[in-house]
Amino acid sequence: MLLEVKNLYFNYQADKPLFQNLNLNVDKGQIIALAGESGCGKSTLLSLIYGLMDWQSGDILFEGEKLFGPKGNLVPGESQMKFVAQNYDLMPYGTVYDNVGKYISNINLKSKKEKVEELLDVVGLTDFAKVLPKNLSGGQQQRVAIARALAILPKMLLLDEPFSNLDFSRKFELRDKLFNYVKDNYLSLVISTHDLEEVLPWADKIVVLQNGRLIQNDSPKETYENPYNDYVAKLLGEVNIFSEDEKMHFGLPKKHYFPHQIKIAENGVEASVLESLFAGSHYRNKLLIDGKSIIVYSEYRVSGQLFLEF
Ligand SMILES: Nc1ncnc2c1ncn2[C@@H]1O[C@H](COP(=O)(O)OP(=O)(O)OP(=O)(O)O)[C@@H](O)[C@H]1O
Repeated sequence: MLLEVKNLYFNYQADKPLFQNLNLNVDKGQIIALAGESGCGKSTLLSLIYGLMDWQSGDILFEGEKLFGPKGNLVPGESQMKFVAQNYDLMPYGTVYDNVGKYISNINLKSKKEKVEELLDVVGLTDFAKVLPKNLSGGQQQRVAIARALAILPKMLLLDEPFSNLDFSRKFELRDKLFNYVKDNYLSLVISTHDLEEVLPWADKIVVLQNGRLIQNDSPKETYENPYNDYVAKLLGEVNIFSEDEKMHFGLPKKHYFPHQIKIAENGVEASVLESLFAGSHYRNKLLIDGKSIIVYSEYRVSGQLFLEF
């Protein structure tokens, strides 16, 4: 086990506990997606693991050794970990090249140059090597901070919403390169996100926080097939939620159905089409079944009355 968080208690204010008895394990080489809506405690947990704040009680162990947070470290942060927080903390007077190479030794300048160039390629900033951070967009600064964190391979990488400032095409490219780099180098990664679709294909485990409570810790497939509650289901994308009464009324075995999980069929539950909109890879249909509005995806535009199979 690389990291163990055991019985962790933490609060910012005495009367408002955030983490109460939180437990989490991360294996070597594992990618953990830390998910939850804004304010659930993702950034706080990453800061505690990295050692930027003291916690009230419980233990955080790294390779079996207890960590002590700021009260045990002269230099902030754990040396074997790298944390890319949401403030990127770049050197303002250094170029992108200088920032990425900050922690790489100058003894062998040729290998330093090769390393920085490799990392700039990973984050898609090869053409920006000579630019100062102030002349970069938020998303570009975020990518410089990620490249810098990878410069000296940490054992564990902590990324706080690393794709939050990236546009769609950049996000896809960076995701691919970043996760492959992490896997190839057998790093452990804890990556926070409020959008699980972003990381689902690469994550080994999905850890969901709700108001500081860890409510689900399963593989992506298990989480998708059996979300613990409505909150988890909604983190996974657009979803139809049925109450217990509705489940019984329609004879459904489960509560949560993602739009592609409901099929248009020869017979089944009768539905009328309210709208059918082109959505790129599919049509997004709003349908009415016995007074309940649901979303179903289909390959073709639909209209009128049809049947659904759940
Ligand atoms: N310095 C602070 N002092 C007091 N309360 C704080 C502080 N920082 C965060 N909080 C509170 O702690 C809770 C968790 O915040 P945190 O930033 O960890 O959430 P998050 O899940 O990372 O949210 P986001 O996705 O918006 O960054 C929130 O209720 C927040 O208001």
